[in-house]
Amino acid sequence: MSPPYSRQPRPPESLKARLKNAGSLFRQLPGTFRLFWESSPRGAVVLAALTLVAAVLPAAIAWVGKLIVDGVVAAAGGGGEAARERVLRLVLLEFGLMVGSATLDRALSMVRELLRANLGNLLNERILQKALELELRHFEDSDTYDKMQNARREASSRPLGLVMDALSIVRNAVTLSTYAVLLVSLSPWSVVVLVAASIPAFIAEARLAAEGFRLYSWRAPEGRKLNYLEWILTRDNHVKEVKLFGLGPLVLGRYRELFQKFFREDRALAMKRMGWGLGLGLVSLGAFYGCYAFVASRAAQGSITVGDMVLYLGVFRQGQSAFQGILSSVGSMYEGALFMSNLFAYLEIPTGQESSRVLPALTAPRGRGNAIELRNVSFRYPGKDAWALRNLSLRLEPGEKLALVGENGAGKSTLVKLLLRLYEPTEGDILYGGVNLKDMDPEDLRSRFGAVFQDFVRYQFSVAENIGLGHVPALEDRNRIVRAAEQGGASTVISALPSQYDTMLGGWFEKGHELSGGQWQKLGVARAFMREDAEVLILDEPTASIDAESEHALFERFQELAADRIALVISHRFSTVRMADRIAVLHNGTVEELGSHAELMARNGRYAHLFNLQARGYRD
Ligand SMILES: Nc1ncnc2c1ncn2[C@@H]1O[C@H](COP(=O)(O)OP(=O)(O)OP(=O)(O)O)[C@@H](O)[C@H]1O
Repeated sequence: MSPPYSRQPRPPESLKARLKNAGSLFRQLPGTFRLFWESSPRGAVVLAALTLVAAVLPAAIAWVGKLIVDGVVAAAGGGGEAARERVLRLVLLEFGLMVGSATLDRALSMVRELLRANLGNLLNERILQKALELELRHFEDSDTYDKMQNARREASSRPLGLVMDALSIVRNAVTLSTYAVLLVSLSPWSVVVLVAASIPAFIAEARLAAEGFRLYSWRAPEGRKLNYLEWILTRDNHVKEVKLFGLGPLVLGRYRELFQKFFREDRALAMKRMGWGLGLGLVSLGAFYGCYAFVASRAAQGSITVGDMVLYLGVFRQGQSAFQGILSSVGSMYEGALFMSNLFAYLEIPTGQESSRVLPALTAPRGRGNAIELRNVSFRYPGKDAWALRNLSLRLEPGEKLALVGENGAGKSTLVKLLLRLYEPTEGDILYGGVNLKDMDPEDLRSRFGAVFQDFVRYQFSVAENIGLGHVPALEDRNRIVRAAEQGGASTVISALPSQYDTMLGGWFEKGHELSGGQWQKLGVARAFMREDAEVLILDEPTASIDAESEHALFERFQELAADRIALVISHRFSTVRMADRIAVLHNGTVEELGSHAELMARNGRYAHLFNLQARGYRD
């Protein structure tokens, strides 16, 4: 599998492509709002209501401010006691409005925090739920894997950010409209000037935001590379190689180089932003002072009141900052929308290819009398040209112990994936008890298998759970767990642990006990034995780290435990392999030799050659 960051990002070429790109980003909004609503309908209503009230308050405060100034002028001009009282009442009213505004701002940020947690949690759950629906092929596909990791990384911050940006646009737009209403009554021209002076800023900001967004999206794969380099240097299981091979300076050097590249791009964009921002800021400032001169001269002529002039100044200034607020929200919405488009793409990955071809699904008889038959099976991994398996035919009789051998990459593990229906054959069929795997419910099929994989999982849980997870309904059944441990050859390891079955394993959490590779593997084997009613056992290199004595003991027991089940053992150790009833030698994805140890030795082909090679290695 190629690393996720290896794909080269492509800039959108034409203006049309760019517009399409931007359009598709803003299409994420309805879906985002739907999620937001689902995460907390009440919270959404409260947030919307608070935002709207907060949007109209500034205009109300500005208007009361104008009334105060006019009131003061009137009172000073001999308005008497009543005029003075009116001014005081107005000041009190403005004070009330300011208290309201401050309270609203606090309430808004509190609601925002609560909603962030709710929405983040809802999304994380959806992402995990989707991960459960995904099939192995998705996990082995770098594109999908990439989507999932990206979705996970920012699920708790991005979506609410997008909602808040959208709300802030609405809030500022409402504020601007209320300002416009106030200004129209004062001077319709000033509204026109306000809008006209902002248009160049709007266009420039939209362009720069789009550029920032493109930078961000092109560089996404490289950003992941940066994370990956960081990961190499900080992961516990990398430290040995990093130290031994002295990788530190190299990896850190690459990290620095990449960072410098990012920094140079960011700096160029920041300079551009500054240039445009300054230029357009001066245009706005010019427009503002032009209108200022106009309004001040009208006030001096007495055609408008001093209060009107104060209102005009306040509103114009704040109007510009509301406008700036809209612009910066538009910019950051690009990034939020990019994240959401990735998230939705991930949540919409089609699944269900695993389900049965026919309804209701067919099922094989329960019990251990079923044969497994592969008929002319060929398989190519999705998106790959090379065949991993080619025209493979094989029949495993009930109760048969078959060993699969072959060089690295011969197709052994692939064959196991097909048997478990983690993938479907590209050509040919696999039958279990006479039923085509494609017609079976995958859960029904998998419930019949017990397996230890080459890359079995070392759960950072207790010993009992590490074994019990092999059959979840019996997770609390200590007798069964102890039995499985004995069968897997793990009991001696466990009895030496400080709290035996209750010992926490692994070094990730407090008090975790670390085991050796072989000890872990014994627990992995024990886990496979938890499924007592399994009809087929698969051991994919079960003895790779187990010492020779334990391996011998395991296989002696295994013959007995597997008893009347089919057992498929993949191993590179011929001392293990020879105990099987039959041995299939895989070469280039197909069965090259098939027979018992004695038969294959007599044949003097690839098996005999490999066996002798290994045996000689032991004897010499
Ligand atoms: N997820 C995958 N995507 C694409 N190709 C794959 C994938 N997994 C395996 N392959 C390819 O399929 C072929 C068979 O691989 P497989 O893992 O079945 O070999 P194996 O016999 O189990 O090898 P080993 O002894 O090293 O475990 C190889 O050429 C390998 O490169």
